Amino acid sequence: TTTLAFKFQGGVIVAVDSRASQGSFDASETVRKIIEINDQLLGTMAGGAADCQFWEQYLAIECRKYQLQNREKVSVAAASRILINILYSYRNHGLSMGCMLTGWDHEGAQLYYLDNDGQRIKGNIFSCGSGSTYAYGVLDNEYHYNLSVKEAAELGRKAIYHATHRDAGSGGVVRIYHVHAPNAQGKGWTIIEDGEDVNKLHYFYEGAKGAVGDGDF
Ligand SMILES: CC1=C(C(=O)N[C@H](C)C(=O)N[C@@H](Cc2c[nH]c3ccccc23)C(=O)N[C@@H](CC2CCCCC2)C(=O)[C@H](C)CO)Cc2ccccc21
Repeated sequence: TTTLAFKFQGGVIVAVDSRASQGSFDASETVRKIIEINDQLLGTMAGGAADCQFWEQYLAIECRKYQLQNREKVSVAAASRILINILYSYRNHGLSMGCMLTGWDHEGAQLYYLDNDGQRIKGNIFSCGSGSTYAYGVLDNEYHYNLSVKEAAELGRKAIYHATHRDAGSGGVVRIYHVHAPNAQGKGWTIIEDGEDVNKLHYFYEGAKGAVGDGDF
């Protein structure tokens, strides 16, 4: 798995791959690793599939209950506290989860990284999963805060592509979401790309290298 998210002048870009594996068996090339918690909140998934899916869907229910009880939208900080308290209570029990929670609340665009050790870090750039080292290589080289939405989405796509090219645990398609100020319908995120095949992307990026001959296959 390769998941990433970064803040920039236009909000937050979230980009992921879609491979699931069971040991050396490729279980799926089409899983969804971004969960739409509500109209303002997104979560990413890396690690144990069942752990991520169960606890992030559970978080969505807790956020809904929070909003009904408090008559106000849940902040990203509060939502990430609900989840980190669960992960911390199950520490040493074998959960395997690395996720990012991001959204737009009263403080603007927010981005947190959380994992099964009980880490909860606020930050501007995160990547998580077996391909994250490759994604960081691209992100750290080309990121700057003033990217346009188009440039930021392209950076997310490029980082996921290169990670899927080198990491055996990542592949399938690239999915890209853009977190922004809520629109007239109250939506705080937009799907920019919902399934671009990394095998097709390979020839796009390979061509850009301009090399002749047999290249990197
Ligand atoms: C394909 C699949 C599932 C699956 O493959 N389960 C296996 C056992 C699983 O959890 N795979 C993990 C890797 C893994 C296997 N055993 C583990 C024990 C501990 C920790 C990790 C693992 C995986 O693909 N993880 C993905 C992210 C997942 C993919 C499925 C959606 C939710 C996020 C990755 O992190 C990369 C592939 C790197 O492992 C579970 C599931 C539920 C609903 C729909 C599809 C699936």
